[in-house]
Amino acid sequence: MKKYLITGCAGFIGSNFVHYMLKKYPEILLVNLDKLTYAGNLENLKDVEGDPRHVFVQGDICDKELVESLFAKYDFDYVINFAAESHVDRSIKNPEIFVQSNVMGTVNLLQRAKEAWYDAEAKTWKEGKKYLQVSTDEVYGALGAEGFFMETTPLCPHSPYSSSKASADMFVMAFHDTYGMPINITRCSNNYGPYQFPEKLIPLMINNVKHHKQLPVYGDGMQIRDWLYVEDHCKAIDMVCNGGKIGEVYNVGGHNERPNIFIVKTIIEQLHDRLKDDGISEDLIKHVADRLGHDRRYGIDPTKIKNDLGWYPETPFEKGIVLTIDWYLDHEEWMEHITSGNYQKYYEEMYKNK
Ligand SMILES: Cc1cn([C@H]2C[C@H](O)[C@@H](COP(=O)(O)OP(=O)(O)O[C@H]3O[C@H](C)C(=O)[C@H](O)[C@H]3O)O2)c(=O)[nH]c1=O
Repeated sequence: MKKYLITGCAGFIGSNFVHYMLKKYPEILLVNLDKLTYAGNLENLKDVEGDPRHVFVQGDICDKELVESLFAKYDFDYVINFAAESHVDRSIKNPEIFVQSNVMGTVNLLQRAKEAWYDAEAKTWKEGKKYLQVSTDEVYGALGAEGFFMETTPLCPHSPYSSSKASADMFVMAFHDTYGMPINITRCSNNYGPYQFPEKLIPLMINNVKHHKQLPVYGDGMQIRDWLYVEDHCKAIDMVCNGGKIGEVYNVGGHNERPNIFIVKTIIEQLHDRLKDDGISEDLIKHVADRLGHDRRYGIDPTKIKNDLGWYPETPFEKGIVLTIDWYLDHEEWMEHITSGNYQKYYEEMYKNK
């Protein structure tokens, strides 16, 4: 039975990964280390409560003793690091926490994995081990109208968030180059789907539309993101973990580029029709001040992961967005719970001068 240390899996992508893996593998152990920050939510894991294949540990990836004790207890085969501060707007306001969690946290995991997996006398790594870093296409910077990010594209991050992720990627690669650590890095495009915290574009807009609240579109709304359904991303991570060539980076994209304003209008149209509510219209859109240093376009060429591992994004956007809207309509309580308390304060703070 394979044993995984997975971090940050009370969050959006991580919790989807837990569901995906438990469905796919009858025999597996997932030890889920999560600090339960604002974006982590045990309700995301309610469905798997009581499943002996999933062990939840509340804690920080920066905590040396805690991570050491988990390696001693479980003798992991794999580490998959999902844990990260992930919201670009928050990083613009408060960069330090991004360095702490994303850079220092990654280095702590790498160090603890190395201590557990590396025999310094024999200068060999234990068989079958791997560290997988879940990263982002934002480390490559921004594209103009043409071209795609390839795995060979030089890193050129712009935001404090993407700088912290690029830095973490470089540490992962440094552990491979310096010590021969078995690693992979995956770099994904914008994920969407169930359990996403409503600070991100799609769940934020769904929630605002439902409540007839203004829809804050940054700048002209013509920035382009490449949307990837989260379950497709989870499948890619599993494939890279179990079949990716050691030391390689794999880009994981939806091959599905859309301008932000298209996404917002799609959500308005869908919810208008579904809820038969004439209060839902494009009048809700409000163009607000642009994000500082806003990257204009991201786009990924997923050829390498397709050729090497046979992965491709199976869910077309037209299907994924319907599944996603259905999920949020069916999980009103989840949304109400998550948007109560501190969320209101965050929202007012973040959007007050826009
Ligand atoms: C919240 C919000 C966003 N936007 C725009 C800003 C972006 O151009 C686009 C998506 O924004 P969001 O913050 O949802 O995601 P990105 O900044 O593209 O980054 C996301 O995708 C990458 C891959 C990660 O690695 C990040 O962790 C993840 O947060 O919508 C608006 O126009 N209005 C809004 O209220």
